[in-house]
Amino acid sequence: MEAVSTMCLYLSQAPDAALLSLLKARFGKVEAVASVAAAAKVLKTQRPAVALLDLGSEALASEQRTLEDCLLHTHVGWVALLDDERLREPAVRRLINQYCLDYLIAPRSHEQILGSLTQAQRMVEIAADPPLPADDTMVGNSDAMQRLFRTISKVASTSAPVFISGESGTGKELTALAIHRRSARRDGPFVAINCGAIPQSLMQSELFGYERGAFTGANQRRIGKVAAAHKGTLFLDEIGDLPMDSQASLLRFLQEGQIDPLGSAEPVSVDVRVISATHVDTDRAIAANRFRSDLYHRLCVLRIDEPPLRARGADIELLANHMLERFRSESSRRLRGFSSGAIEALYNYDWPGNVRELINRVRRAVVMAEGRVITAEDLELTGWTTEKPLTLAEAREQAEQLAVQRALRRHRNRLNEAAQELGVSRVTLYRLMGAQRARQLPEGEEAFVEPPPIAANISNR
Ligand SMILES: Nc1ncnc2c1ncn2[C@@H]1O[C@H](COP(=O)(O)OP(=O)(O)OP(=O)(O)O)[C@@H](O)[C@H]1O
Repeated sequence: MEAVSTMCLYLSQAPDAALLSLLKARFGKVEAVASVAAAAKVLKTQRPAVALLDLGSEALASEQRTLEDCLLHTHVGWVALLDDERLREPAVRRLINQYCLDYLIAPRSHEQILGSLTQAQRMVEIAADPPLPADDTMVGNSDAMQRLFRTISKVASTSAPVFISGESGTGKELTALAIHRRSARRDGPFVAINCGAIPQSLMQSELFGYERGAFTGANQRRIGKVAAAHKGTLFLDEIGDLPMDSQASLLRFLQEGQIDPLGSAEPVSVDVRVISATHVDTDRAIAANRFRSDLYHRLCVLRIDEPPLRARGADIELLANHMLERFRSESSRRLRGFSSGAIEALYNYDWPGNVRELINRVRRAVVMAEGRVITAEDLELTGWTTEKPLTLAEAREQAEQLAVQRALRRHRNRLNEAAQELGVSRVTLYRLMGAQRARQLPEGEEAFVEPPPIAANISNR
């Protein structure tokens, strides 16, 4: 069974360093390449889940043939980033139409790019064979999470709009789903839409739908997400990215319970509970006139603050173990768990990508681990632990020192007997003892018992 990868390929001749580190936080592993040929090389040996294709430069255009070969890897969720001018080129339009799951017109915010790639990853995951193990359990014993669970139960009993604020990957969508599942609407649909991943020009029809013939190309009537959530819950993720015209329409819907699909003569009544979420600072967005304050007050009747992973104490370890159980079957080894260094790193690291990042790191480590335990190195968190991986020479030396220590203890520091047991000369044993004194002992071992000076030993016999 082939594991579903979470790796991201980033093809750009002018890579954006800040975006690159965000991609790393989100996907765990990123291969950044500057040419189509280099991308083709990566695709020969690796299987990225998603790929960001920066088509901004002329140079890439000359490699169109190879580019198409790359795009033929249809298990990859391709997202193109390009400017208006390049989008006008028929060849580029064809490639995007044929192979990409989404395209973004530059310049775009990092959040929008990540949103689009996340959406592409989801599309790849549902197309993957076999499907991802379904898991929507919310794990958490910390005070912060226990408080969150109590809040979820309380807000589930009402139909008032809920606003969830929290960093990316903290579990806002999972919280929205938990509210829906515990509410009176649980038998109705739960419809989620990521406002940051949909081109602004399509948002209005995506949300509110249109009638047949409403505009050129509208060959069929289309039901929008709001109407699709009738009698259920509508989850509006990244609400801060909602364009102004959609903000006005959404406000009207919240006030009147009616929507106006494009081309429809009559407004349509819809019964939907709205849960919205954002990781941006809404106060700032309102102050900058990017978000309507009247809409915010309508959406934020009940507010939930999703705690970041770094504030959840021992839940970090609990979640890591939960994810290890979830992905254990993707490893060819019988993994026992995490090394003490890995646990230390899990606590020391500050998790900018929160639970999503933890999932990606654990999943990758499960696949990549070469021993029976997952180390900080497997989690790519080597810098976050005091434990450093051993070279073979160091491992040999440690084993040697341990044997010396034990023999000396058994023979109460009598060098002749210890040396005889170890099968070395007294001189060699003394050299080994000297080396040991100069070194730190391996973790968990008792301190070395200082032997008496050699002269005293001799005189004692
Ligand atoms: N407490 C938790 N227990 C188990 N899994 C969790 C928990 N919180 C989040 N997850 C998992 O972490 C991943 C990210 O969660 P989710 O998509 O809900 O985050 P989000 O805050 O909505 O992210 P974004 O802001 O990027 O949309 C999902 O796979 C989700 O199942």
